[in-house]
Amino acid sequence: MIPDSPKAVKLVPVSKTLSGRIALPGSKSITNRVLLIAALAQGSSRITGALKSDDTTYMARALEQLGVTVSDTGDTEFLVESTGTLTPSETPLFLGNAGTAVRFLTAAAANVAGTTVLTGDAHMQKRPIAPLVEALNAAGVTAQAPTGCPPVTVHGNGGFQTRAIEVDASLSSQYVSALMMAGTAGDAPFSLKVKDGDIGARGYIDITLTCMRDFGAQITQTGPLSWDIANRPYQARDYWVEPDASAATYVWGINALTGAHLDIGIAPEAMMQPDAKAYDFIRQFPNLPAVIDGSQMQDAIPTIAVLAAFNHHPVRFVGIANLRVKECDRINAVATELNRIQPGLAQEIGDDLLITPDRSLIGRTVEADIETYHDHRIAMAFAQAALVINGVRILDPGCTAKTYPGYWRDLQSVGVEMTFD
Ligand SMILES: O=C(O)C1=C[C@@H](OP(=O)(O)O)[C@@H](O)[C@H](O)C1
Ligand SMILES: C=C(OP(=O)(O)O)C(=O)O
Repeated sequence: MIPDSPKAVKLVPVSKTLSGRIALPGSKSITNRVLLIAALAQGSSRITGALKSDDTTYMARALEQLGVTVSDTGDTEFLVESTGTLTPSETPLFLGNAGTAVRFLTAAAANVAGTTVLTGDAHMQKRPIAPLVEALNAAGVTAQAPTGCPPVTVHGNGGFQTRAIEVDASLSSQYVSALMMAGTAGDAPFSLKVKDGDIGARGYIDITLTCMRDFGAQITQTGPLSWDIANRPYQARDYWVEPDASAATYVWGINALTGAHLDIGIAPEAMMQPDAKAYDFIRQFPNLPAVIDGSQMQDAIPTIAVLAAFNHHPVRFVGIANLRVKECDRINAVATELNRIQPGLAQEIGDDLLITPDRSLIGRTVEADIETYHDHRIAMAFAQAALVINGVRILDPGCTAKTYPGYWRDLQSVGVEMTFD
């Protein structure tokens, strides 16, 4: 049994080869895109394989506030019924720390005939949104975020008034995805360009394009990072969401580190999410390359960085500056918590992270309480270390609820023993 709000979890290091099947939750990125696109389509869309977690619940409840019916029709299923038009909400949309929900709905609020206020928890109120607000202003939509972070107020007027804009996506690709998905509304095609060709995780844009096209959108690529989006309504349809690739990285990491044979039932090549690329690195463990560019698989970096602490050679992670503006400053969090296990394991060099491994930690006892900073990925990544070092406790393990509420239960189901405090 897992208590309701455990303070900590301690895993028993593995002494036998773990094996079995882990049915991963659905992709957060795809679930939240498809929830929104289905809400912008007239008719019913049944979403199967969906993620049910804090982030998708915030998205679903917010869409209901905007006049859409989103029913929980199963453990991995939503039924979305919509007129295709979002209506104003009298109360603010509270979106926790769900970056996708906040960014996607901020742009979609431009299509609402009225004012929408979007906010989130204390962490979200420190995550930048100014570039998206500036892009909306450039599109003729009155919107403000006085601190540069949520809360945001958007005065929607049926869509973007100016039909060709640029957006600065250097801090988050989600701004681009958000503008694209909302851009199908209005009475003329919408042209979007990324300023200075600078973007972190380009792969997330590809997921957005795929989901939009799957719901009938017409998009023409006009340059390396520019698109023309036709003004035509989305078509409601049923949709299957593939398993979450970022969640898969923890299982791949546990397999690589402990020699386990955990099967997730899907090959990395079959996934469209950028983090599936992490498999190519994880499978090289304990000979991870000396330099890993994390720019195209950002959410997988905590996983690989913790794994790197047990590699044969040092690993320097580059291209990861954006990790400082995720749920927490992940560069600092990973470094601080690895150094808590053993000083010197990690070093921040500018926005790079250098891991200097010590394989002799495997099988040793080190009493360390890992702070997780309300960040699901820090908790899930450090579970790898807790499976090979005795005495590592992970604080606030319930924070995995953001994207993987069943994480600890799934590990128990394949034989991992653990105690909760
Ligand atoms: O579009 C998406 O679904 C996401 C994009 C990435 O964020 P940024 O675009 O902010 O880097 C990623 O870290 C996040 O978990 C999901
Ligand atoms: C960065 C993440 O989430 P988001 O930006 O969607 O809150 C994540 O899930 O690792």
